[in-house]
Amino acid sequence: MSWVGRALRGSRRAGAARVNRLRPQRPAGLSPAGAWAVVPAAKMATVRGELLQNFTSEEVVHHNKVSIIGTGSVGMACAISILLRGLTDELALVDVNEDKLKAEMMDLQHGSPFVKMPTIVSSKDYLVTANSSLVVITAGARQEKGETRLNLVQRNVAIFKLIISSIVQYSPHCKLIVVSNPVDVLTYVAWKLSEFPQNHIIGSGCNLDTARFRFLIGQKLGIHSDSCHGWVLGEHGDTSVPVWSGVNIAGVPLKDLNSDIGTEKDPEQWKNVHKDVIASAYEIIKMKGYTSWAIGLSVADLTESILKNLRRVHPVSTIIKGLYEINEEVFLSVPCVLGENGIADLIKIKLTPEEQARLKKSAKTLWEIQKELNL
Ligand SMILES: NC(=O)C1=CN([C@@H]2O[C@H](COP(=O)(O)OP(=O)(O)OC[C@H]3O[C@@H](n4cnc5c(N)ncnc54)[C@H](O)[C@@H]3O)[C@@H](O)[C@H]2O)C=CC1
Ligand SMILES: CC(=O)C(=O)O
Repeated sequence: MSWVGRALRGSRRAGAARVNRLRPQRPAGLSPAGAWAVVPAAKMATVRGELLQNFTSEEVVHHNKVSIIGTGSVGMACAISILLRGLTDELALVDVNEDKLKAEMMDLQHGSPFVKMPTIVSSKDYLVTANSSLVVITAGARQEKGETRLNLVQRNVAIFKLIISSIVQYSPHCKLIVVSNPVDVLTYVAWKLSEFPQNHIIGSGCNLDTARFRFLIGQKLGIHSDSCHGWVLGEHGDTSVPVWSGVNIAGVPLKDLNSDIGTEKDPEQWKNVHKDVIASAYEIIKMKGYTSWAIGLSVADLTESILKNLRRVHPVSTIIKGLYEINEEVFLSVPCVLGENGIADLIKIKLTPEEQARLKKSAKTLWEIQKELNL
């Protein structure tokens, strides 16, 4: 075991598992087991001992700890986005691939002089995630070229069966953001397996689809995406629903300017914007093998709303049974108010009959898959 493997104080047996921590260089004379102060100061002067007069014996308490499960392309894009926004005072990383995990942790740590880097720890042992405020799950298989998200369900449900109980064991009060695909089905799986209250379970859902929608509308109008208001709801993926009735710029509904917007009859064919939203992931995966940056940035945005209790509204996946005439126990994206308790409220958005029918179709598609799952 490396010298960095000091146990998390007060919560585990020393040496029970490898935990990588951001720590200063081991002073000469320190025991290889990694325990501090085993060499009496009087016997051997150290630079640390000469420099620092100890002033407190209080334990460090982390209030905004974030853990990321899965340190692949998406997990690391989430990590760097969260770090650059300074949202967490401890970041814990978990993956089954120990070399990759340690390398990613070290690589982030070495950026410390350039960012106000918090403590970064990593281990394949979930103890490292103990007392997280928020856990982001990005572990699992990703789509191959041309493969749908729903194709991943069996592989990723099997992985969720391995990881959810460990997350719950060490952070029974955390909020969970599920990112792994198919995200809406896996958010349901995480809810069932964790038995967490429904407000603590958040699927990243259509937060990314909505960002793509706003970006593409902005491109067509020559206006920054931040000023293009519009929502994509329902399933993250192929049956997502663009709410054209609500798209507006500065309160001006585009539907007032083009009553056929989003329909087949529209001479400008705005519906292609939504087609491009659906095609985006397939196109990027075809070219670079995976998508990562936009989802990482979007997860950091959700993280900020939760950790800072901002009560901003995001299109994320939540249990939707009882709304919009949906009777199945499925998770779909609707506008949700996010704060320190996770999902605090849902916005009752007024859909057209056609939009509502499409949302119901999303629900049906997901239920067909979910009802076959053996959880
Ligand atoms: N919801 C969304 O908007 C998006 C979701 N995704 C999904 O995110 C997931 C991850 O994608 P990538 O990072 O590109 O994949 P990746 O293959 O780069 O990384 C996945 C990581 O999960 C780890 N892993 C596998 N089993 C594990 C276990 N039992 N415990 C801990 N870690 C485990 C792997 O070792 C690997 O490091 C995929 O399911 C992908 O479809 C990707 C982009 C957007
Ligand atoms: C992969 C995926 O779900 C996305 O980029 O939308």
